[in-house]
Amino acid sequence: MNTSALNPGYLSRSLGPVHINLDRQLYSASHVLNFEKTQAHQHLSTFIQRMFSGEVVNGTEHRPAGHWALRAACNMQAYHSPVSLVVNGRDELALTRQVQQQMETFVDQVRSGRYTTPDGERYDSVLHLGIGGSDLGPRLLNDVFSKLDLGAAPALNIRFAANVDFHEMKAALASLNPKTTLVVIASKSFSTRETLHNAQHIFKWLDAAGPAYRPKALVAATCKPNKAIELGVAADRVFEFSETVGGRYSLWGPVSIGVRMVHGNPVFNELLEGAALMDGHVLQSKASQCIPTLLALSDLYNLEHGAASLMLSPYDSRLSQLVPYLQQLWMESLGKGVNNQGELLDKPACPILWGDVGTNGQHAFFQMLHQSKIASSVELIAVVQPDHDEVQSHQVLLSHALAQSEAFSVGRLNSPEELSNTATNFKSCPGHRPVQMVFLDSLTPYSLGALLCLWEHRTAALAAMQNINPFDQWGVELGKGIAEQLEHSVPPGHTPAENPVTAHLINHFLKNSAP
Ligand SMILES: O=P(O)(O)OC[C@H]1O[C@H](O)[C@H](O)[C@@H](O)[C@@H]1O
Repeated sequence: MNTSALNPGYLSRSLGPVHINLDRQLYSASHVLNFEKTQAHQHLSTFIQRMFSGEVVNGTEHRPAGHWALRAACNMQAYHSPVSLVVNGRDELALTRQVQQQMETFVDQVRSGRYTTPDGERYDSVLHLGIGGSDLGPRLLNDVFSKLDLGAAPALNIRFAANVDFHEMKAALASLNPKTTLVVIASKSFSTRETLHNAQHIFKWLDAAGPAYRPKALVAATCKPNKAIELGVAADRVFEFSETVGGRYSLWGPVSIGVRMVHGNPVFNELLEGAALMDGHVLQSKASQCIPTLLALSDLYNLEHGAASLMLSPYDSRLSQLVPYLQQLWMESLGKGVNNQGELLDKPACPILWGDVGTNGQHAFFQMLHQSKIASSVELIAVVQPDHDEVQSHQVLLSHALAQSEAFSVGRLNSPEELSNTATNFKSCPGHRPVQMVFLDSLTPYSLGALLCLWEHRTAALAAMQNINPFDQWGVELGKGIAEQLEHSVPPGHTPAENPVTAHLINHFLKNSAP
């Protein structure tokens, strides 16, 4: 049992608006101190140095990981030490800074009404097309920013269409006017089937309003500028980012240009400042003081002691999209079967991340966490200062978060009389669930930036400690390849699918969808 129960706050750490408490983890305080002598620590500190020097840390794709440069471009001072990202002789940090300035200029033109529609009107909306890392980040940012008190109403509406399921597109288009909508096509590769298919649909939608609209409406965010230009996006509206930025680490840059248009450059740059604070902390801190490292150390300990699940519950409804966003970051990064040497892993490297906002989750799935045999760690996020004056509501909310933290840890021990009576065992809650709390002073673009960057470093740290690559996703490629072949098998007059079960399923679909 954690000895810090005798010394509350021993495993608390703070950085700017972020405060964590690990007193209710199941390891002893010496576990943290001894970590610096382990091989996992050696792997991690080498990884951090290599990543911020632009060395190859993504072995299977032979690349550095340069997502941090999207933050460094806004504030190099926060890093307190030299950082660099030169790839094939090109200074990607300088390129990032230059693209950021171009984006800011364009965003200001749109928001001020200087960049107009072919009819000389203001653009009033943005349609964002993109999926996975080119969707979840901007969607989360827009959702949170829209719920914050930022002092001004959003300048434009924004709608998102990720899925090739046309129901989503239909709903997005219902409130948009093709004459006054800017279309952002966000795709790192500019070859993702869903995004390109949706783009073709949108081209028809724009063209139906008249031939002048499409050329002015298109904006692209990508690592493949030539592909965007070939598709008809004007070169000065293609915002490029580095190949070294993984899709799920890309929300800091051009893929969020639509969010910049809606909420403005200053709000977005505050997010980057909060993230840069966390980057600087990771570069400068010893493991025992470093917030993302300590959280990853808990994750590793819990994983090694049988907790294959991590339930995350933010006690703030403005963070309702946090879990879907983090699921991609976490599970695409850590859901791996081999280490950096290609050797098969003998245990899972990734706890399943899931959850929902509190207190809602308490009335849905917390029961399983309290009493079932399924081992899970629990993380609760609470925001100290709300953006409303209903003090009592906030106190009730926070007391629920604190109560759950205590209940998961302490449980409910049956009295001796109850223990001797199986008829009352249903009340027993064993406790001893590893539970940790994360507090934000208040929810702002700055604190959100620090929180999301914390999660990126925590994810990469857990990967480094286990010697796996958090920047590739070869499993995803398998499904994409099969889907490409099956597109020829689904239409009538199809080439039959080779796999007998797939062929059977296609027949069912064809029989039942025939007019
Ligand atoms: O940005 P794109 O190249 O269109 O990729 C979109 C998504 O595609 C795949 O699903 C990858 O697994 C994701 O990591 C990526 O974010």
